[in-house]
Amino acid sequence: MQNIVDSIYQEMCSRTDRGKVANYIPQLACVDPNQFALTVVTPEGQVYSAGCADTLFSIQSISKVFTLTMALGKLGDALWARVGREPSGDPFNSIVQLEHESGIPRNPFINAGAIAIADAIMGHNEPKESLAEILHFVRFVANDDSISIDEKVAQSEMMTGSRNASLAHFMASFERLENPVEKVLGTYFHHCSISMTTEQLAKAGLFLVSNGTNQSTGSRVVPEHRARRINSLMLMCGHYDGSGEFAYRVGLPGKSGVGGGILAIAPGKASIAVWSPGLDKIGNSKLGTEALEMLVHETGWSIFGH
Ligand SMILES: NC(=O)CC[C@H](N)C(=O)O
Repeated sequence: MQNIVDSIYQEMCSRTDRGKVANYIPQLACVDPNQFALTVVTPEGQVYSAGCADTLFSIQSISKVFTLTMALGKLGDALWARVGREPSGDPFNSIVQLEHESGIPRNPFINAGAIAIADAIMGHNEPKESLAEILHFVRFVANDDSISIDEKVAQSEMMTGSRNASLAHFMASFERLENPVEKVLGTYFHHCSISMTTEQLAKAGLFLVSNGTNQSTGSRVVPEHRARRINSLMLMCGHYDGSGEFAYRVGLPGKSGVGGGILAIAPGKASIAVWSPGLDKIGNSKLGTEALEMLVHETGWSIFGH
């Protein structure tokens, strides 16, 4: 496995078209696009890494996997009255569907859906309490208490977050949010601003590899049926309007973020985190996708076979 990971890293180093870093969040625009990291972790916790696998990056929308998991734990199936579970076929920050669907977002991974999930997690708590809870959960699944939020990124998002504010206000106009818009956005921006390394992120995905249990620590995170469903949502919706393309090329449940990270789950085989800040036109990591494409080609890990 280490040879495969190393050869993917070598290949990615030689690629010149690396996509473009997200610039609508100023703090992300300063990230050096020439960085690349790949980590594969087996269910037992064996780690294979190449590149800058201990460099922290902004996990952005990948955090939505963790908030969805928490919201399902809190609300169970009642969550589905607040958010759908169909692919959107629209950009991650699109507002058009929201009007047709009366303020109920298509799925938990587009921005509107994740904002609704943040509201659901909050109950009637303050953002600070909710964020402490989210961070606690992420640290638990990653088995790493050093994980934290990059306050600079959060402030940067807050200052340029007009689109997300529009989405939240639009949902509020349909009375879909229980908490004040500003508080929900505060929670949302901050959980998107969690920083992790590919090693931490890959470990955090382990519970989705082994039917809800992190085998390396022995802790059950979610029941088996829930892990299966989170994986299906990742496959169908995890890359926004690029989800079909990702399923075609990689064939694994995956979740991308505009920080350039992707978490991919090969059920029963491995949790994989890849990071390269340059994005394709849709906003998914360009080299990250190419690296995963290479990995499934080498390993046959696509859920659809070789
Ligand atoms: N696709 C993403 O990673 C988007 C998340 C980002 N925080 C935003 O709201 O725009």
